Amino acid sequence: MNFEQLNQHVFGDRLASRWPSSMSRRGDDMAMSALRAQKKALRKDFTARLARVTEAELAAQSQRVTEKLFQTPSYVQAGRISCYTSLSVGEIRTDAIIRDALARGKAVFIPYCPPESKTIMRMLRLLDVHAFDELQANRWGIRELASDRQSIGGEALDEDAMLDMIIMPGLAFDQARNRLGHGRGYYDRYLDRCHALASRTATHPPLTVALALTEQMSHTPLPVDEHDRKPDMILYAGT
Ligand SMILES: Nc1nc2c(c(=O)[nH]1)N(C=O)[C@@H](CNc1ccc(C(=O)N[C@@H](CCC(=O)O)C(=O)O)cc1)CN2
Ligand SMILES: Nc1ncnc2c1ncn2[C@@H]1O[C@H](COP(=O)(O)OP(=O)(O)OP(=O)(O)O)[C@@H](O)[C@H]1O
Repeated sequence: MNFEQLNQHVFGDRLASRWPSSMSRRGDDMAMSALRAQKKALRKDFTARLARVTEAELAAQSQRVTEKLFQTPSYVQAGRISCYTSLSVGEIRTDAIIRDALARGKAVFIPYCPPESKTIMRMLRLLDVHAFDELQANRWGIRELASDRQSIGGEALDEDAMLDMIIMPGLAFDQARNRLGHGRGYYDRYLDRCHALASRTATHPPLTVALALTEQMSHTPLPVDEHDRKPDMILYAGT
């Protein structure tokens, strides 16, 4: 509920309409900064919690979640998938997934965040397993295609081609499938592009599958803003 709706709720239509709009805008701004502060505190908590997950635990959960994905019919059927390249801590490992998808002949795309932008993420095609083995860690330690390879395999949404599935990371998730990321809105913006393309070309947007460690599942509801898109499915070791 925003400030205007709250006024409406508490004071009814006539009184609410007397509040100057600058006042309700200020209320919205205050709600936004409270939400941002809340997200920031949660990111700190989850980052600390995830740093304590042992290597053995991470490997075991990654294997369990990977098996679950392999048993998911929409994964088996997907011809074009995007998958994140996992960090060494705090995320379900995706190496086995990427290798499997390439071996099955799927078109595989991985995220590329150009350093000149703080908001744009592209999905670049990983042509084969050799390209995967040669990936270099970027400024955040995330494996990406080097810039000289960028044009080789093309981009996922080039020529209006849609993705069938997006396998996405996150920092925390809740029971209502809300997702808290690292705070750049990369995936929310990318999904906006997919949805715009889907409506323009009368196709379906990709199925979004988030992979989570049990330590990433929040017992309390996460804060959400109007841009946040829920993944269609969350796979974690507990389910
Ligand atoms: N493995 C993996 N790949 C991914 C993501 C992810 O979450 N995991 N992303 C999901 O979106 C994108 C990268 N997202 C990022 C979001 C925020 C910052 C960031 O705020 N960096 C800080 C410094 C590092 C830090 O705070 O830890 C900065 O640049 O100021 C970096 C990457 C694309 N690839
Ligand atoms: N689709 C969008 N269009 C415009 N701004 C957006 C969009 N999605 C997110 N933002 C803005 O980007 C900032 C970061 O968003 P948010 O905190 O939701 O990131 P996140 O989903 O946690 O991170 P990430 O997707 O990078 O893992 C916020 O200021 C948010 O308002």
